[in-house]
Amino acid sequence: MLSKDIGVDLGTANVLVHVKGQGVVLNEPSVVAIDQVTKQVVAVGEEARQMLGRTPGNIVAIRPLREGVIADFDVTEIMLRHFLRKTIGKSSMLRPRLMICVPAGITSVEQKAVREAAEASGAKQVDLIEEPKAAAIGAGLNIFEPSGSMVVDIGGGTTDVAVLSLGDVVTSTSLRVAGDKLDEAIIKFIRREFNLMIGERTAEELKKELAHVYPGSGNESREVRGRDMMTGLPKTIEVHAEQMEQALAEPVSAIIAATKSVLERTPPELAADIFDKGIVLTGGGALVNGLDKLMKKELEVPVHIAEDPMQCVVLGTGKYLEMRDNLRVNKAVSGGKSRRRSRW
Ligand SMILES: Nc1ncnc2c1ncn2[C@@H]1O[C@H](COP(=O)(O)OP(=O)(O)OP(=O)(O)O)[C@@H](O)[C@H]1O
Repeated sequence: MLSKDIGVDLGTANVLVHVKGQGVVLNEPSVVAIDQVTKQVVAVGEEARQMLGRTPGNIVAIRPLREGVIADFDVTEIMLRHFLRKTIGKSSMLRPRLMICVPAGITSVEQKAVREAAEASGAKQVDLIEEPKAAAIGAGLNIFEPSGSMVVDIGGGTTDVAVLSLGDVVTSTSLRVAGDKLDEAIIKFIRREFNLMIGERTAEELKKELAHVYPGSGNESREVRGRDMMTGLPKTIEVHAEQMEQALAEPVSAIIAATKSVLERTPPELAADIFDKGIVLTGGGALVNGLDKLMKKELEVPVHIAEDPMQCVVLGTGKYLEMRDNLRVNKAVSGGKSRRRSRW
């Protein structure tokens, strides 16, 4: 029977699907719009994201994964099935093998349910992979050699920091401070400083287009529209890049402190490897202007942004399926038995 390998990044902010031989075939926001009266799904993905904060009373646009955990399991399941059907249904492939990267904080019950949802969508075999492992492989790091590699994956809900060697995680931490918390920090700052309420999408735009977190680097400004909290009326203000630096200082420090704590817990030989190779940043948060430079200054270790950081996880899931097959073949040929067991 014809079968294909599919890698899925079930992310807090975005879902990406990679098909072997075809590349990334789907990249959509993790959002679902539901009619609360009929309980029908109105839209999934980009179409639903457009509705965030703009829905009439009976329709709610939900982000079912939040802060690295599944906040609404039923809706996550609907979303996963929708994206898989879209991928599997469109191609001529039958019964694919799936490797799914799930948020670090999901429980074993949720892991089982993700597997079941994927199997119900027509998968022949479903495996799960830890986020930092997938991110590191997708960033092109050779995590299987006896040498330390360090990855900091800054997604929407979580930042996963890990040191890997010989194919496994040696030291790691996962914190619920990532892209969403940066957006929240901007919302709070604008409310406090300007008495202005802005939405999540406006905050995200400011983070991507205006913010610069390396001290003294941004000199641009931008007009921002929102609702005046005193009058309740629409109002426009001007925001400067240095104010964004101030707004983001706390969550950015938390990410750097977490990275430092993992480095401090890393065995010296591996720490020396990391000092030579540098830390690799992946995930959308790696694109925050000046973050790499700031981390390098604070940690005194080279820091590189992966090529295409937002696709690292999904590319890693795809590659891992292939690598695992090769490892199995090699083990079968050498007659060796693995002593390692994956956490998943
Ligand atoms: N140019 C940019 N500058 C700053 N942040 C960005 C940029 N582009 C994307 N982001 C942020 O990256 C985050 C999404 O990253 P990504 O798609 O890697 O997360 P995810 O894999 O869905 O989340 P998680 O790993 O938590 O499950 C969002 O918060 C988004 O605002």
